[in-house]
Amino acid sequence: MITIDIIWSLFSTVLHIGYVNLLATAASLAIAYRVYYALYVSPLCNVPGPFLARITNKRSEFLGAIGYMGRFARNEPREYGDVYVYQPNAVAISHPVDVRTLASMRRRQLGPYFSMNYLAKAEPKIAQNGILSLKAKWETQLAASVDGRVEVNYYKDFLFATFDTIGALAFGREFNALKNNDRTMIDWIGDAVTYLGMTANFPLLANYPASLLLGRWERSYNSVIDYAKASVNMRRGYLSATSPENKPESLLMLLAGSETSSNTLMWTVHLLMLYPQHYQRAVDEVRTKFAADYLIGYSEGRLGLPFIEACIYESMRLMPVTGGLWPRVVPESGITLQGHYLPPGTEIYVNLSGANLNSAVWDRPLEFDPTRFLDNEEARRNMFTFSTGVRICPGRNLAWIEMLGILANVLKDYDIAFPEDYKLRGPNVLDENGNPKVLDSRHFFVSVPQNPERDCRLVLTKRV
Ligand code: HEM
Repeated sequence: MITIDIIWSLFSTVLHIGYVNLLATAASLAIAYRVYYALYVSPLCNVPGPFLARITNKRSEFLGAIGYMGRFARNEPREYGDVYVYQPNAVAISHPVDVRTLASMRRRQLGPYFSMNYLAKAEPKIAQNGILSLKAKWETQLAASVDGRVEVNYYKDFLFATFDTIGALAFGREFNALKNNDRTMIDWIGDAVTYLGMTANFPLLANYPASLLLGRWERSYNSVIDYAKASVNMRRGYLSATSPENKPESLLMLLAGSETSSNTLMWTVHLLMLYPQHYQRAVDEVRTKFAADYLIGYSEGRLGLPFIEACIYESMRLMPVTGGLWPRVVPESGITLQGHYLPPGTEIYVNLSGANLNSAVWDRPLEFDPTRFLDNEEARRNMFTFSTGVRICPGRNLAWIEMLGILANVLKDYDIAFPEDYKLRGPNVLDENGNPKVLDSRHFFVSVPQNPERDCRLVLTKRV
């Protein structure tokens, strides 16, 4: 009886003050509690950071969804320091020492299959699908050109080449993306990643009938998986020990193995165009050491071309394709970083971009200066684009073989320049720090220029 009375009195109160008012009051109380908790109770309340990030993780999700994660990753450490609140129960970190401390907390999984010994066997295949295929395409275009000049899109061609390479290595299949300018598979993968992202964030979307909303993305996802399975059945490739039957693994391999290396190459070439003195030095280095049309192999490049190697390091530091935020969780013991105690279970986001630009480590961090990597082991250790420790990218050796092979041979055999009508960027178009302004980028899985079709054009002529 008493229970019925209580329920009835609650019901009358609701009727009296009205549902809308009640909901508004409840929402205000919830928000007030969140704000109070974030500012005075949360174990992160003394860690600096943006106010909104303390209250809701929607802020970071929104930045991720609109491709602004990389931009914020670059700027926020300067505003909030090396440890700052990224979500209500998460911090982002960017001090090199902390990045390393955290990296030692996970075991490497795929490392052995990407060792240099293992990859040495695959080098001819890498060259065939990478630099040789690229040259074959450009030579055909040059042969058809009346003035010996062609305009190429280096973003697209590098992407096609690295994509073909990973197709041949991991799937034993010829994608022929470069030869045929064929984006089909690349688009499937883009869609599949969207599909995985959407269903991970909104699990209901994976079930019928909500799944109908994801029609195209789901179809692409299934196409990639079917293709991967068929490839595995046909033949196990050099890297097949990564068990591509596992669906996310095959996608991860394609994605992690192509756009990362190709966009790093793209940013390196872009930076060389913005800094002509470094471009000239790289060209002189390779042309004095190797004859035209000689195919420079990886070990020859690594031994003989320290400046070109340094250009890639420096571009990875300044424009890291993986410059977003990488999640970790504080273990049982808790951890103290930069004087902030972070209790067990706190999420930590490693800000690789912030670490690469950290002024405690780098002089003039926003300037492209490859010389800082010459004979400098410490500088290499402080470049975090491949991550570090046990979490370091297992595919980095493959990436190096591809990137050095393509860049060195291209600089040796072709003269490259921005087209004459290209006024968007150049050595004299400066940013607010007085450095040549790089193309604006957006960051989803890796950082990509905002309009690569339009802005990544180069005029190419055969070296004289
Ligand atoms: C310039 C090129 C590349 C960059 C900058 C890069 C960077 C990274 C980074 C930062 C991670 C995350 C590490 C972490 O969790 O801390 C990663 C993971 C990974 N990378 Fe790369 N990567 C590149 C090329 C490649 C290539 C060519 C492959 C070969 C297929 C590859 C395969 C992978 C795989 C499989 C993982 C996930 C490893 C795991 O599950 O822990 N990456 N990479």
